[in-house]
Amino acid sequence: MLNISHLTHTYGTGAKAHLALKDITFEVRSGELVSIVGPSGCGKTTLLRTMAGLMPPTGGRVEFLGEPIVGVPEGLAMVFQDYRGSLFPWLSVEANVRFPLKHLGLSSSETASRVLESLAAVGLTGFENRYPSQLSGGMQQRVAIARALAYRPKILLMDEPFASIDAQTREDLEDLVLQVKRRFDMTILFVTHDIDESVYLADRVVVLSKPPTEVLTTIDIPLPAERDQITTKENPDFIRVRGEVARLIRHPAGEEVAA
Ligand SMILES: Nc1ncnc2c1ncn2[C@@H]1O[C@H](COP(=O)(O)OP(=O)(O)OP(=O)(O)O)[C@@H](O)[C@H]1O
Repeated sequence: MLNISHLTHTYGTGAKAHLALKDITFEVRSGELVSIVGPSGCGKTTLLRTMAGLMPPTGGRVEFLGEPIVGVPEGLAMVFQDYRGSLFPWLSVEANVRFPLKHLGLSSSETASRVLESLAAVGLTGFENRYPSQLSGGMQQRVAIARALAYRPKILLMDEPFASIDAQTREDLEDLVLQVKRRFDMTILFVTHDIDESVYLADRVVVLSKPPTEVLTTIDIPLPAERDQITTKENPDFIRVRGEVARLIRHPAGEEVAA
């Protein structure tokens, strides 16, 4: 569904040039949840912006459904870390979720049923007439997820969506992502700097290096599709893989480990 091949990105030119992405190659297959994890400042946001068509890369190829990405492609939705900045504060929850459907040419009954179904999927039935400021941060991020679901994207890109949300709510939202993935048969690319989150959610984890950024490795996650915050995290495979990812990020091959 998404093919990233030898992607590079340099900000600026000449003496001020900064090579943010050196060589990124990976793919996301239909129905998969792929997470991307890497150290702070390794270029995760740069990578997502190029994949979402918000910024052309300076080298390499990004293809969505076999076509090079030029501009924001149809069939792709994004959920950002900053839910406050991504919802319209003057619109109700229902109107926020309905907003991106306007240009799809749906009938009003189809629009209404998509909005209600998406809000139900994120557990916000009954909150249709509230405004974002009347909701907690976790609930606002649920609205942002519902808005993306209502659009029925072929792929959902999530950019550290739970980074500013408290730990307990974050776990609930991680489980919500797994639920909606199953229910809507979604393909998801999930960017995070949280190693546990990357392993818990994913079918595959792409581990990025420090800048200038390359793919260190891609790991197939050997866990059952059904996950649970307690038992999955006690699973020896989870513990082993999270250790492997942590070692790669903190002490890549060739770097000295302090005694
Ligand atoms: N517009 C820009 N101009 C110049 N350099 C930039 C620009 N945007 C990002 N960078 C640099 O590119 C590198 C990657 O930034 P990016 O925000 O993509 O990383 P990140 O992994 O998302 O960071 P974080 O973990 O802090 O969210 C950083 O060194 C950053 O300073």
